[in-house]
Amino acid sequence: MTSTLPSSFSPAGSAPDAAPLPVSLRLRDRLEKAGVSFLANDNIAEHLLDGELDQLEIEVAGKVRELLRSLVIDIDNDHNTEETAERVARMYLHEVFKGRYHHQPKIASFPNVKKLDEIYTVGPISVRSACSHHLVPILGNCWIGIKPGDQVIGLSKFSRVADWVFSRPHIQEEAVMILADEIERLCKPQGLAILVKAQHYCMKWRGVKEPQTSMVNSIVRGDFRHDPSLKSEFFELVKQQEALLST
Ligand SMILES: Nc1nc2c(ncn2[C@@H]2O[C@H](COP(=O)(O)OP(=O)(O)OP(=O)(O)O)[C@@H](O)[C@H]2O)c(=O)[nH]1
Repeated sequence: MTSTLPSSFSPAGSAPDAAPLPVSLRLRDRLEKAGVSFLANDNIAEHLLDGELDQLEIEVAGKVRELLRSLVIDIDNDHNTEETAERVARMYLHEVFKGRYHHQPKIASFPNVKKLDEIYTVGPISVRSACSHHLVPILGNCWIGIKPGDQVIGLSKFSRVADWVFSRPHIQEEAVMILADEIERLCKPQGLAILVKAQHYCMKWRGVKEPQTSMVNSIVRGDFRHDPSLKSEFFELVKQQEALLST
């Protein structure tokens, strides 16, 4: 039997056939409705539903493919760039920007049973990020000083949390603040100091092309902020740790 219905007809109450919205649009809509910030250096992992990260990877790969085509690269015939779009999507979502899309690694804290209140420093911790302006690497080292409070976390966990925080597009000033917030949340120290020295490839590789320039910044909170001798002790300990590197 031949249907007499117009091809665009859809039964009452059902939505006309429409392509599903791209996952990035669904996500953005959800974040906006919840009033959640999704700046380049924000983490949005808890707002991703099951399977959405995989869908996002497919969507991003499609856009990178279009970017390569717009750059007039013959991805259909160039064996070197054939799967570049997929690699770049994987790299952004699961490696270099994983700190936006993945949850913080599990970090256990323990009670400070002996009530230790002497400061200690950890470093250098390698940090790898990308600047928000050009999305090119920021590579450097970080030192963390702690005057413990009621909780302590394992030494290796400072590297894990730093890696997670820095693996987002950033400016260095904000990266250090976000790292400080996370460490304070994890172990509520009486004092916290962080120093970061990094080279920015947007200044090294392009732009002013300064091969040696680095940016150094620090943040001091709690007792490190109120007690100048504690602050000097932190910078002195960092100097000693740096000297160890050249021996
Ligand atoms: N404060 C700060 N600046 C940064 C950081 N990373 C990159 N930048 C700078 O951000 C600036 C962006 O400058 P724009 O003038 O918007 O971009 P541009 O025209 O490409 O600038 P040039 O790099 O001078 O060529 C550059 O000067 C970068 O060196 C960072 O972590 N902190």
